[in-house]
Amino acid sequence: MAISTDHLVVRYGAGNAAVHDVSLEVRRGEVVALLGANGAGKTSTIHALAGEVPAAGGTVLVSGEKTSAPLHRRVRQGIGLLTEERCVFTGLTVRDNLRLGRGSVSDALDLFPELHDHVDRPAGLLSGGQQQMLALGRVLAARPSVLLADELSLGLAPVIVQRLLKAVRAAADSGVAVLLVEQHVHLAIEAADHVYVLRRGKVVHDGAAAPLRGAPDAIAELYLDRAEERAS
Ligand SMILES: Nc1ncnc2c1ncn2[C@@H]1O[C@H](COP(=O)(O)OP(=O)(O)OP(=O)(O)O)[C@@H](O)[C@H]1O
Repeated sequence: MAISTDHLVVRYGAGNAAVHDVSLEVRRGEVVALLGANGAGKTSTIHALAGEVPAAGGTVLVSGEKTSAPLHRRVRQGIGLLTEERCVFTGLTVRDNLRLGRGSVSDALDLFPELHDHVDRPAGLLSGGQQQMLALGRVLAARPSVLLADELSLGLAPVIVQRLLKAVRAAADSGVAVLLVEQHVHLAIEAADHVYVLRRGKVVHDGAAAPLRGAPDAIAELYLDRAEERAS
């Protein structure tokens, strides 16, 4: 097991818990999609896995060891985090952005040859898709054992999303454990081995991705809140 949670609880301030009871696991070589409606607790779960927010209950385990280490220590343990905010320094060139990573510039360019012609341009002049390739290439070039990717595809065209997910799939095939939060549900299910669906901070579905491929009704069903249905 590369990374897992056991009855995870995440709470912001004194309010209700954003995550109530999430137990999930991601193995090396596996892409796991974490799905759910807005506000279901996906980002909070990723942040707890990365050490950006503390677990208010339950545990986070990295390589089977319970951890409460902060993000910078987890990065040294091999966790790569791609947050919702596209993490590029717009005033720096593509090359300098890559130099700031923990991996080599050439490895990142091998992963995304599309960036070759732009290495000396400021990253701020790249398209949204190229910026996300830069961010993902920088994280993957560091050869993490775990990749946590939150909304990789935010605002991007499906063809770019497919390109990014292909790179994520290839990383998993080379042994990385990948947890993917994704609004492009069908594309995520195509790329994933396993799917968790959260609703109101709880896991409401935990199963293989294959039976959900090409099954829009089954996916819609997972998103339906039966309690809300009964109330209406
Ligand atoms: N920093 C914060 N402070 C207070 N509440 C927060 C904070 N971040 C998230 N929340 C709340 O926690 C709950 C879960 O939010 P979270 O962002 O984890 O969900 P999500 O499934 O990632 O949603 P989205 O798809 O909209 O990003 C929501 O009710 C949200 O308002």
